Amino acid sequence: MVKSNNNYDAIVIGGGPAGLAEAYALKAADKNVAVIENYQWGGTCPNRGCDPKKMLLSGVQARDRIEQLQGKGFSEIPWVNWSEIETFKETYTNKIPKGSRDGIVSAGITAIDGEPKFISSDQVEVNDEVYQANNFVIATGQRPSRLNIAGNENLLTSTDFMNLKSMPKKITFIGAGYIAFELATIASSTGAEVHIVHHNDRPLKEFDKSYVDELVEQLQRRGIQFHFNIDTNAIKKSTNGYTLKANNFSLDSDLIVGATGRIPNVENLALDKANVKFDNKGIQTNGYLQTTNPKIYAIGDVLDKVAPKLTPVAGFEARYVASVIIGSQSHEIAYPATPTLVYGGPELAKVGISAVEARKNPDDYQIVDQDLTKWFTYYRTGEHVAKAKVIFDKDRQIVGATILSNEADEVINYLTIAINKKMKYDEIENTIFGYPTPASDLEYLL
Ligand SMILES: Cc1cc2nc3c(=O)[nH]c(=O)nc-3n(C[C@H](O)[C@H](O)[C@H](O)COP(=O)(O)OP(=O)(O)OC[C@H]3O[C@@H](n4cnc5c(N)ncnc54)[C@H](O)[C@@H]3O)c2cc1C
Ligand SMILES: NC(=O)c1ccc[n+]([C@@H]2O[C@H](COP(=O)([O-])OP(=O)(O)OC[C@H]3O[C@@H](n4cnc5c(N)ncnc54)[C@H](O)[C@@H]3O)[C@@H](O)[C@H]2O)c1
Repeated sequence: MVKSNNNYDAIVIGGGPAGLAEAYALKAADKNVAVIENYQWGGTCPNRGCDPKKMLLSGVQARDRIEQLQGKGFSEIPWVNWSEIETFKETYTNKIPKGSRDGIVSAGITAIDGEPKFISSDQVEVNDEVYQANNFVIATGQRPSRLNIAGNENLLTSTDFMNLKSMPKKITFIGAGYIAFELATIASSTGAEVHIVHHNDRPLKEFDKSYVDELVEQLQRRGIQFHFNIDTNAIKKSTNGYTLKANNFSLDSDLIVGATGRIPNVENLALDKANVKFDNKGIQTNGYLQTTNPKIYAIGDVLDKVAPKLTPVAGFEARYVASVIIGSQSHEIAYPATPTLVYGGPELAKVGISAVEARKNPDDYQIVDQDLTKWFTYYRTGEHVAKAKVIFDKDRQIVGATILSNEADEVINYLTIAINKKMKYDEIENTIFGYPTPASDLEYLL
C-alpha cells in the first residue's frame, strides 16, 4: 500500500552530480520530486573523485611551479606534506554529504536515505516503505572495479588512496588510465617511490599516442617507474607490505592501488522487477535516455554510453532528461564536443576529432602539430614541455585538438567553445584577448 504522501511526479535514484542536477531541474519545472541515496550525498565527484583529487593536485601544481624555476629565483624543491594536504582536502569533503542533502531539502525536494529496490514498474521499496512515481531516473553511478586475481582484497581503491592518513615510502598503481596517472603524480610529489604496472604498452589509449608517450616521459622525469606488458596475476601480503606477482615479474610495495576501471552500480536495485535491462557496461537506453521501461530513464556514469563518463556530461544528461519528462524536448540527445582531461603536470587534454581520424581524410582536414615549449607563456614559467595538435577543416574551422601543457585545461576549454560555436579561425584571430595569456596565443595555433 502506497501512503498518499509517497507519490511523486519523479523519483531520482542516486544523489550524485547526475541525480542532484536531475532533481533540481525537475523541481524548477514545478515537479514533485524525491531523491534516494544509499551512501554519501553529493556522489563520487565531490566526495571521492574530481574535487578531492584536484585539491590534492594543488600541491603538485605549487611544487611544479617552484621546480620549474630552479636557478631562476628558487633553489630548493619542497615535497608536498601529505598529511597536511590530505587534512586540507577533508575541510572540503567533510561538508559535502550534509551540504548536498540540505541543498535539495531547502529547495523543496524530498531526500530519502536508504537502499531502494523496485517492486514493480512504477514502485520502489525503501526502509519498508513503498514509493510510487510517474517517472524514475536512475543515476547510481559507478564504483571501482576489482581485478579478478588472487589476493585482490589487498588492493586499495582510488577512494582509499585519497583518504590515506600517511603516504607510504613505496606505492604501486595497477592500470594506466586517468586515475593511475593522476594519483601517481600526486603520490610522487610527496616523495614516495611510485610505480605504474600496466597489462599492455598503450596507456591512456583514448589519447594521441605521441602525446601520451611525451606525458609518460614527463612522469618518468618525476621518478615514476612504468612497467608495461605485465599481466598481474596475484597480490600477496608480505612482512612489510604487499607483493605484486606476474609471470617472471614481482614487485614489492608498501601499498598497491587497483586503478583498472569502474563498473556501474546496477545490481542492488532489483531492476528486473521494473523490466530495466543492463549489463556490465551499464543500463541500456534509447536516444532519449529511456530504459527498456519507457517510464524509467538513466543518466550519468551508470549509463551504457559512448559519451565519456564525466561530471559535466552527467549534468548535461540530467537537464536533457528533465526536458524530455516535462515535454519540452522531442529530439534525441545530441552531445556537444566534450573535452576530456588527464590532470597532473603537464595536463593532457583532448576535444573533438583526433589526428588519427583526421589522417583518414587528408583532403578534408589539416593537422597542425606545434611544440610550444619556447613560447612566452610556457618559457616564463619554465615548463618542461608544451605541445598542441590542432585539427582544422577545409573552412579553417577548428574541429579537434590535443594539448599537453600545464595550461591544457584552460586552452582546451577555449577550443571547445570554438568547436561548438563553429568559429572560423579568422574569428579567433580577430578576437582581442588579454595579453600575454594562453588565450592570446590562440591566434598562433594555425
Ligand atoms: C578518482 C576519480 C576522479 C575523477 N575525476 C574527474 C574529473 O576530474 N572530472 C570529471 O568530469 N569527472 C571525474 N571523475 C568522474 C566523475 O566523478 C563522475 O563522472 C561523476 O561523479 C558521475 O556522476 P553520477 O551522478 O553519474 O555518479 P556518482 O557521482 O557516482 O553518483 C551516484 C550516486 O548514487 C549513489 N548510489 C549508488 N547505488 C545506489 C543505490 N542502489 N541506491 C541509491 N543510491 C545509490 C551513490 O552513492 C552516489 O552518491 C572522477 C572519478 C573518480 C573516481
Ligand atoms: N580527469 C578525469 O576526467 C578523470 C579522472 C579520473 C577518473 N575519471 C573517470 O573515471 C573513469 C575510471 O578511471 P580509471 O582510470 O579507473 O579507468 P580507465 O578506464 O581510464 O583506465 C583503466 C586502465 O586500466 C587498464 N587495465 C584494465 N585491466 C587491467 C589489468 N588487468 N592490469 C593492468 N591494467 C589494466 C586499462 O587498460 C586502462 O588503461 C574514467 O574512465 C573516467 O570516466 C575521469
